[in-house]
Amino acid sequence: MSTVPSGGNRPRSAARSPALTPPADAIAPVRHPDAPAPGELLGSHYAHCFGCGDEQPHGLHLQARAGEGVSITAEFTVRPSHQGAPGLAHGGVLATALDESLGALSWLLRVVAVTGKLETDFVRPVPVDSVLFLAAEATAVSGRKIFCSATGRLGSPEGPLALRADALFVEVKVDHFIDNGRPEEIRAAMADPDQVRRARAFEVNP
Ligand SMILES: CCCCCCCCCCCCCC(=O)SCCNC(=O)CCNC(=O)[C@H](O)C(C)(C)COP(=O)(O)OP(=O)(O)OC[C@H]1O[C@@H](n2cnc3c(N)ncnc32)[C@H](O)[C@@H]1OP(=O)(O)O
Repeated sequence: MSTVPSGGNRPRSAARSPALTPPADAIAPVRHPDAPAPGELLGSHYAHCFGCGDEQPHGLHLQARAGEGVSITAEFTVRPSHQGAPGLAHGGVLATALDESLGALSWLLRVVAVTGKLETDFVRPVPVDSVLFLAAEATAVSGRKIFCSATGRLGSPEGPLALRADALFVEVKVDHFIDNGRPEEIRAAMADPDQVRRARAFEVNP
């Protein structure tokens, strides 16, 4: 007999941290005029990123597409190497897929931002070989703070809800990475003109 796991119908914000509720003076997120068109693949922000990097052999290889407004979609196929329990995806891997999807909203806002807080509900178990349809959107902006939410559905964009997350991203300057990253990777990234152009273009957000 199949059962609906408890929590599946809980109202979205009921148990969230207060820090994930935008302040009263927060504004609606604005899609940057140069943002990729809806349907366009966004590409990777860094080739060695665990979430989206093409050159990361251990990564999730998530490919996000621009949606309408400040939203993206992405598909993630759960592989045997993503298991936690036998035949089921590890929760940390699923949280990473959500985090990466939310991070991809930066392409539409044209800011560089990092995850400050990520709260995830694991609503249903996710079997190996499932295709998770991820959708993320920015919901509010307050100064450097970007409030955003994501869902993961099984098998199709309208499939059963398996995951949902609310997050707070914080806008940073490129110096955040230069000051904190391991020098050898920073040197390599800074020697790559495409990487530097991408990062700087995001930093200057008229
Ligand atoms: C070469 C370059 C390559 C570039 C590639 C692009 C890569 C993109 C990668 C994307 C990969 C995918 C994504 C990833 O995986 S990103 C990787 C995971 N995330 C991180 O590593 C971030 C680590 N944390 C930090 O660096 C700092 O704490 C940050 C930068 C986040 C804030 O420290 P900062 O000193 O700058 O700012 P602030 O402390 O004045 O805070 C500012 C405001 O934010 C509020 N706040 C902050 N945190 C929290 C919290 N936890 N809960 C609630 N609120 C929080 C805070 O109250 C304040 O609010 P207000 O008082 O103003 O109201």
